[in-house]
Formats: sequence, C-alpha cells, structure tokens
Amino acid sequence: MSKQAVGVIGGGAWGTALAQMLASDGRAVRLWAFEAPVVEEVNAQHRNTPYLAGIDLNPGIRATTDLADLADLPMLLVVTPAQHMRRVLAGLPQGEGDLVLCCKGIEEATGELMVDAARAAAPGRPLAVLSGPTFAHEVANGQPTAVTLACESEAQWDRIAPLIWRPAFRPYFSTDIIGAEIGGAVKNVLAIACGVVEGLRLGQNARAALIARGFAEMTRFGLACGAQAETLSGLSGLGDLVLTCSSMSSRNFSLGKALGEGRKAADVLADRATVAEGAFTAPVLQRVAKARGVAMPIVDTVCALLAGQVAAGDAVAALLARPLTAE
Ligand SMILES: NC(=O)c1ccc[n+]([C@@H]2O[C@H](COP(=O)([O-])OP(=O)(O)OC[C@H]3O[C@@H](n4cnc5c(N)ncnc54)[C@H](O)[C@@H]3O)[C@@H](O)[C@H]2O)c1
Ligand SMILES: O=P(O)(O)OC[C@H](O)CO
Repeated sequence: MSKQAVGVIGGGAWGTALAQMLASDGRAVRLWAFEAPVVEEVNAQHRNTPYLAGIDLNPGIRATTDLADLADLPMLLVVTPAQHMRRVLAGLPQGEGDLVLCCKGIEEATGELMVDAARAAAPGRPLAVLSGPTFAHEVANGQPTAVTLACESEAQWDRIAPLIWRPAFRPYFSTDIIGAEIGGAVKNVLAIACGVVEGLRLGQNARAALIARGFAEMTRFGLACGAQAETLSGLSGLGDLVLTCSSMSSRNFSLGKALGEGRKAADVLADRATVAEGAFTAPVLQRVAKARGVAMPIVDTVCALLAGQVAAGDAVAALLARPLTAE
C-alpha cells in the first residue's frame, strides 16, 4: 500500500528542505510555492536554485502554485515567512488535515503568534508547531536533526509524528504550543545581537554572555505569555538560540554581523531574497513585551540598531553601562 501523501506550504529554503525530508521515505509530497519559476524548476529539474541551491530534490516532490492541490491532504507543513502566513492560509480551501506551523515569528500588524493568526485564517483545522535548531541545508542533506513538535493533544501527536519522523529527523513531543513558538521567534532577534558582537569583534566571552542574558529575556517573556520553562530550555528555545547565535549560516546572525560592521539594516535587507525574521519580529516583540511589563534590554538594543537610531559600538556600550543587578 502506498504511503499517505503530505503537503508543504512554502517553497523557500526551509519548506523545500522539509519536503525533501518528508519525501525521503518514498511518500509523495506536494509543495506549494509562491513563485511560478520555482514551481517550474522543482518539477522539471528537481532543483530549487533561488532558495536551496546545490540540492538534488527527490522526484517524489511535485510543486504547484495552487493551494487547492494540497487542501485534502492529511497533514500540511506551513513554512511561509511569518508576515505572509495569514494571507497565504486564507487562500487554502477548507479541509480537515492538520496544519503544522514551521515559521518563526510574531505577526507585526497584530502582535499575534502564528498559531493565533492560523486559527483565524484557517478555522477548524487542528494546529501544531514544529520548531528547533534546524538549518535547512543540513536537513535537506539528511544530517541528524531533532525538533520540538508541539501538539494540541496526544491524539494529534499519534496522528502526525509517524508522518514526520525519519531516521535522521527526530521530533520530541510537547503540548506547549506557545513555548515552542516563542523560542523560535525570540531567538531570531537575539541572533541579530550576537551577529553584532561578531561584527564588532568583541570576542567569545561577549557572545556567551549575550546568549545567556538573551535566554533570560526569552524566559521572562515566555513565562509572561504562558510558556513552560522546560520548553524554553529545550530544542525550540535554548537549542535553537545556541545554533543561530553561533553560525554565519544564520541569516539573522549574518544581518547582525553586517550591522556590527557599520552597514545599515535597510541596505543589507534590500540585497537579499531570503528572510531574516528577526528584523520583522524585533519591533513587535518589543511592543508586546512593553505591554506585558517584561524587560528585554537586548531586544530594545536590536530595535534601536535596526531603526538606525544608534551606532553598534554605542549600543553595546549602553548595554554594558546599565545599572548592576542580580543575575
Ligand atoms: N531556512 C532555514 O534554515 C529555516 C529553518 C527553520 C525555520 N525557518 C523559518 O521558515 C520560514 C520560511 O523561511 P525560509 O528560510 O524557508 O524562506 P527563504 O528565506 O528561503 O525564502 C523566502 C520565502 O518567502 C516567500 N515569499 C516571498 N514573498 C512572499 C509573499 N508575498 N507571499 C508568500 N510568500 C512569499 C518566497 O516564496 C520564499 O519561500 C521563516 O519563518 C523562517 O524563520 C527557516
Ligand atoms: O537563518 P536563520 O537565522 O533564519 O535561522 C534558521 C533556523 O531558524 C535555525 O534553526
């Protein structure tokens, strides 16, 4: 008997890598991409040069620009940029299949997490969140990766984990959907800060300090929003924070490095087709944190840098000059 086909909404690096991972056990994968040329190249050449160069894609992946082609599948991974997710999902015909949200961000216009935006855009569909330390190229190459798969219920986990699990792709069960989302959204902003430290050549001590103090900010914010501490210290929180704050493979880290070297955020972003989610999440995260009375000085600093209100060196000096406090 042939395996159940599954779907992926989003033909960027991460959606394409997830499609490749899903297709690795011989099942058919339908991939929705925003750009027609991406669809044509995936179907004709089994490549996605603009977003995942150098990877030979499994021929079991069939791409489309029509969301109706995915509507009846039992599980859809949602992998658009966070700021486009609501609008894309609004175009998905009704269905009963699980939506597994894989984008990392907070919606700028509303301050909502992806799960709230998805609930409004695709009412009635069961929702889950997949998040963790996952560079797309490594997953596409079949390198070992572990993620948090936060589900609405054990029954949902029993339904979708067997569709997602592969020998080199290991999901861990959680019911903390809010925690899984907040880790992924906040770490992108903190990775920009770590990139700034790299761009200014401030050294490894400074980076480790930023990761630890950034994690304190993530934890304060997460707990205020109802996340569980163990999720924040797991794969989707601390795990992803460490990955993204340590590598030029991260678009957020490399954006921060450019800021540290004196470039303007608008110029760096204008040169890229790929998304650095932290640049969009930072201002809305700052807004929501302020409204909840959560102090996030590193996030505030990233916002000021992105807005061009302060030079990188001065921003770091201001962080260091804050009044001494308990850890
Ligand atoms: N790349 C990774 O390693 C990785 C890993 C984990 C999570 N993520 C998350 O996955 C999400 C998608 O990132 P990515 O890396 O796949 O993207 P990407 O940077 O590779 O590509 C940009 C994507 O944006 C799409 N896009 C551009 N304009 C659009 C529009 N108007 N409407 C809909 N889509 C549009 C493009 O089609 C493309 O799919 C992000 O939230 C990201 O944080 C990425
Ligand atoms: O390249 P980044 O900074 O978007 O990070 C990619 C993934 O989120 C890492 O887990």
